[in-house]
Amino acid sequence: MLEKRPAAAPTSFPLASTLRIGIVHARWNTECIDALVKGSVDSLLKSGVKKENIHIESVPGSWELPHGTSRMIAASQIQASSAATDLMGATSLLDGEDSKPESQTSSGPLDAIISIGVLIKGSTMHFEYISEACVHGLMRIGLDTNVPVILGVLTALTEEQAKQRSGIGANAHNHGEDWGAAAVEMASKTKGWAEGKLAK
Ligand SMILES: Nc1c(NC[C@H](O)[C@H](O)[C@H](O)CO)[nH]c(=O)[nH]c1=O
Ligand SMILES: CC(=O)[C@@H](O)COP(=O)(O)O
Repeated sequence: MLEKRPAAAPTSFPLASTLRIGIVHARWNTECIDALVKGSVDSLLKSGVKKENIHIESVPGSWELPHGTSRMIAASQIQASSAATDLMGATSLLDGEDSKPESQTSSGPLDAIISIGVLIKGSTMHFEYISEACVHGLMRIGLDTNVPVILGVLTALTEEQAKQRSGIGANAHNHGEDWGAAAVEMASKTKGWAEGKLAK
């Protein structure tokens, strides 16, 4: 039987310690959501991302994930530009550490974002419409912003399917682990591609 997860990336990513990663998650089916967020965070930390560079926000449901994803990316870019302004406004090298503008702490654009939701089929077509709109919206945001958006949305036909993919129960696998690794890989590669670098 084929593994339902990606093969490990062929290389390591030394830039991981400099990466800023966002996580935006829905608040439906929170037993699975909590496990998936933890799996993603643990994977990011294991890959070398610093805890202070992982920014987690929530939205009501998966329908709101595209909006939350888009606005978190925009907010991080606003933060980065105001940090640059603060830096230019710095008066002299003689300023003490305490004069460092607040925005010079860990601020900067997000290098990737993981959008996490758990949709479970009910008795109407609601599931189909939200699933379709959510995944297409997230794809568009990634392509429009050039910030890698990792698809962390489970579209399960049963609660058991959702739990199995959240690492809950016997022989279950937490897909959040894969999403964290994908975020580090795509963030690192996107940084290199943005500088015109290609693998030899
Ligand atoms: N049924 C599920 C939902 N439904 C809520 C919507 O996502 C949305 O928040 C609401 O319609 C208000 O706009 N959301 C999930 O994430 N998972 C579900 O199973
Ligand atoms: C994904 C959903 O919106 C679904 O869980 C709602 O259930 P129902 O279709 O029975 O209203």
